[in-house]
Amino acid sequence: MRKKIGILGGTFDPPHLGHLIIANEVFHRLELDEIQFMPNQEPPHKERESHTSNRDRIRMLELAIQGNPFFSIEKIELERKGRSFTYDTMKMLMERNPENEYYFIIGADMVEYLPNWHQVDELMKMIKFVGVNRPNYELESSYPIIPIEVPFIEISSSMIRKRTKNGETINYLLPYGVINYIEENQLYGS
Ligand SMILES: Nc1ncnc2c1ncn2[C@@H]1O[C@H](COP(=O)(O)OP(=O)(O)OP(=O)(O)O)[C@@H](O)[C@H]1O
Ligand SMILES: O=C(O)c1ccc[n+]([C@@H]2O[C@H](COP(=O)([O-])O)[C@@H](O)[C@H]2O)c1
Repeated sequence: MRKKIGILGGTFDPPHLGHLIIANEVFHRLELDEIQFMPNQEPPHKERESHTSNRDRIRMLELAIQGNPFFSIEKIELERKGRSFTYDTMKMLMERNPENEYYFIIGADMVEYLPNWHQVDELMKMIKFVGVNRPNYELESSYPIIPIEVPFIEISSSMIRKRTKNGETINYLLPYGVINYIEENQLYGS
């Protein structure tokens, strides 16, 4: 059966409420069958500031999505070394699951960056892109993205890493299970 799958690719270092809110909004607005959170091995466009292990990022994602039967984790990018180009990943995923229709969800910062994506024109022919608004970025593109308005959420993983390092509160910015995990495992200098 043909399924409509939303993919939220990211570094998730750590996952936060911004990720969960945009995934949930797009899931309902586009009437998708499921959302797969897809952690990258190495982001194509930025140097990782933090060297949180894949195991920790996966565990935090598991805790973040716990209880939502429509959310799961796709680990395909962790199987390959090097930079995780979405074009390579989606080619592999579509070969494995040719019956699925994929909607790749990105925040407005990534929408602005789209012209620099590897093989972006080919990628546009393979899958649909869904862009969601994010404070300080424009949700406009010459590429045919599906724009979805979500509540503006001024939370980022870098903000959470910085606050944790400085001993500031991160309460209510991410699920409690993830906050506890960060504290118990002393991530981000906590
Ligand atoms: N608050 C937010 N609002 C809208 N989109 C978001 C938000 N946070 C993350 N995203 C989107 O989720 C995807 C994965 O983001 P990522 O895991 O890199 O988190 P991040 O908060 O942007 O991280 P960092 O601060 O380390 O750059 C990207 O497409 C990003 O644009
Ligand atoms: O393939 C590319 O060229 C490319 C360039 C920038 C970002 N991406 C993907 O977009 C998703 C969000 O990126 P990030 O770094 O904000 O987590 C993630 O899955 C990245 O691998 C992909």
